[in-house]
Amino acid sequence: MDSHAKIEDKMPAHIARYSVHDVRFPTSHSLDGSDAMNKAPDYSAAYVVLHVDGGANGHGMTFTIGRGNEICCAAIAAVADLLVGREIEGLFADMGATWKLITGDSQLRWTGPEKGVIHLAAAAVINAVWDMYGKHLGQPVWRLIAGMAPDEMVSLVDWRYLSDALSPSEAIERLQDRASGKEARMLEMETTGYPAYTTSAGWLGYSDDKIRSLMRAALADGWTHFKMKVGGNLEDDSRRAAIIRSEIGPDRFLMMDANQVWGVQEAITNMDRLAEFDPWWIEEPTSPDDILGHARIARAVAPIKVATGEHCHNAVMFKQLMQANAIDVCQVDSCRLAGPNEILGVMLMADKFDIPVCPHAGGVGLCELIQHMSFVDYIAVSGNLENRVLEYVDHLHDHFLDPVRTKNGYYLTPQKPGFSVEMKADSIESYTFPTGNVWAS
Ligand SMILES: C[C@H](O)[C@@H](O)[C@@H](O)[C@H](O)C(=O)O
Ligand SMILES: [Mg+2]
Repeated sequence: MDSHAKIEDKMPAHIARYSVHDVRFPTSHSLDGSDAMNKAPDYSAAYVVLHVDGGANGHGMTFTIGRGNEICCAAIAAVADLLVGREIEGLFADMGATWKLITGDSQLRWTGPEKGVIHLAAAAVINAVWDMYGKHLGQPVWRLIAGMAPDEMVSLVDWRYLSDALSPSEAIERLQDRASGKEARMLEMETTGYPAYTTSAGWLGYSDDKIRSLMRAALADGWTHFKMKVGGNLEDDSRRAAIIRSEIGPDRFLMMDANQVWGVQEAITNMDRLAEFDPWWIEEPTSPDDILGHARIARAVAPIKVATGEHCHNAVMFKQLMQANAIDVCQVDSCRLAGPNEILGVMLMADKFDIPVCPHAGGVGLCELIQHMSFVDYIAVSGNLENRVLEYVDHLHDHFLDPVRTKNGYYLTPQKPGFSVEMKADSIESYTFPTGNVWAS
């Protein structure tokens, strides 16, 4: 051991370097994940490892659907650079300040702010810091956050643009009101789990026969809520909806997802037609940025609910969607918003506005990450399961060291330390684009 190594040994645990990986899965071959807007996605992770000297590494990612993943990787490198040399205890001591450090660099901020590729990159890095924190404490992230005192939890959120809708002191009071049943709710989650719905059977690129057989398999597995894709040809949408409704019967829940393909009036007209299949919600009926458009659609299609969020790029957008009565269902995404801190801000606002949070998941790694936040929502924030279901998609879980587990249509609590996002080393290697053996051959 040389003298340099001796000095390094005595340094407090710190982030020594990072590595970024462009990992892509060729899901377009089977049209898994296909919808009216995203016709042939290759589910991809822009994946980062924060390498810690003297502690556990942190793994994180953001999600894309293929081309452009390399742009996220470049942005992740720019953001992760801000952390090199930082002592991990310092980062953990004030995770609210750490969030601001990662999202608030005065030069990088210009490329957002808080939106687009730079915010996806911030999500990847913040998810990695939370993974590192969970592993450092030996706890799964959901338990770590749900176990926080109200003021600590509220201090995670950047309130600058949110406090006109919900002030931090009111948020603390609301969490204090919920504190009494926390233990019981934690126990309930560990025994029963969190209710879920499946999208696996309803992708747009699947044949009618494939949809029918997947629906039957999902029914046999105990699922009660099903999402299908719409937004293609209206006749095709109606035919597929009729098949699905006849398979699941009148009492189970059917959700529809148009993935932004309609204009505002078109959404209203088309949902008038699809209403005969009794959808519970219509998701992304139009542009994710059109707050007033969503409000108009929501008024016109009620009692069908309007859901959105997988492309809602920050908490400020969610605030306005809520203030404008534009959404009935809030679909936060753990790779679109910048990690648990920002999601928590949205969950706290949703609780105040009495809007159920039914997160977006699926893709690759999204279920692994977001499940933690749904457990937090029920245990500590909303204390409510009414009208709440967390998305589940049955693809690519076996690439993770701590994959999600579901039973009878419920997510079971992860028990391993961290954020469940660590991918198997050989999966990273094989699926790295374009050099991994899956892509090179
Ligand atoms: C391209 C993706 O698979 C989307 O279709 C998917 O995220 C979808 O919108 C969903 O709600 O699961
Ligand atoms: Mg969707």
